Amino acid sequence: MSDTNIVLSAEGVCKSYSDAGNTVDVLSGLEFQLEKGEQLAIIGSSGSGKSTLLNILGGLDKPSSGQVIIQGEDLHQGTEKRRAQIRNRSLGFVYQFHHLLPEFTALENAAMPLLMRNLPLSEVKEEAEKVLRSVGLEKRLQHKPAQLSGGERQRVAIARALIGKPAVVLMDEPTGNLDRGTAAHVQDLIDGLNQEYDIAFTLVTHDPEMAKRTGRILELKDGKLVER
Ligand SMILES: Nc1ncnc2c1ncn2[C@@H]1O[C@H](COP(=O)(O)OP(=O)(O)OP(=O)(O)O)[C@@H](O)[C@H]1O
Repeated sequence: MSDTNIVLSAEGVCKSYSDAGNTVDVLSGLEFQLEKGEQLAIIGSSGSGKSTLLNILGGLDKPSSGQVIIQGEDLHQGTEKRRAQIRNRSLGFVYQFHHLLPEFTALENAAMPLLMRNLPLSEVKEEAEKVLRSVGLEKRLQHKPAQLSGGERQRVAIARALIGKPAVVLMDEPTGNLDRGTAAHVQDLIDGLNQEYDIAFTLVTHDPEMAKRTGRILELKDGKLVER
């Protein structure tokens, strides 16, 4: 596989926290590469650093040293504005508690990444309707988050993560607060969209069933990732 297929790479990523003279090394020179369209699960015991890693990969937190390269660009170099552009263009996010904006409709929430790109409104609306249809929410476009079920909210969050066709979607326990049936439905959806758009998915999960469905499982252990 040539380097042009690598959409994300972590190179010697370290993260330490210092507090009252104590230093905790959470990530210690972590390395991995993610290819176009790859599905990867990151597992690890509580406190092993999964959320810390996901935040660093998404540009929400900085490594103490090392680099995260996304589509050839160093995520943590340059200005905040540049980082925001890389995040908007190349990354999508789905968190366990979805972080939808309560005062906006499903359509507006899903449209947010495209609205930030200042595209024509008619085009944004059309795309948002299309992506919400693909997650089975065509009848909920004008509903606000409080009027949606937990599974529906999670699907709006997935629609929002996918609308800009990012190279990589980062997911933190994407089905963590859903029942088995809805979780399986969301997982089918991720598989379908992964195949349709060739988007790479990195998900952090405690759910062994979900981890097994991805092509590759890495375990975070002693600050490094180990192939499983
Ligand atoms: N801001 C911080 N200051 C100090 N230590 C921190 C900070 N954030 C995280 N840590 C420590 O880093 C370690 C990794 O935390 P992290 O939340 O990444 O783990 P996790 O694998 O996601 O855990 P869980 O599965 O329980 O959610 C923990 O030991 C935690 O105490």
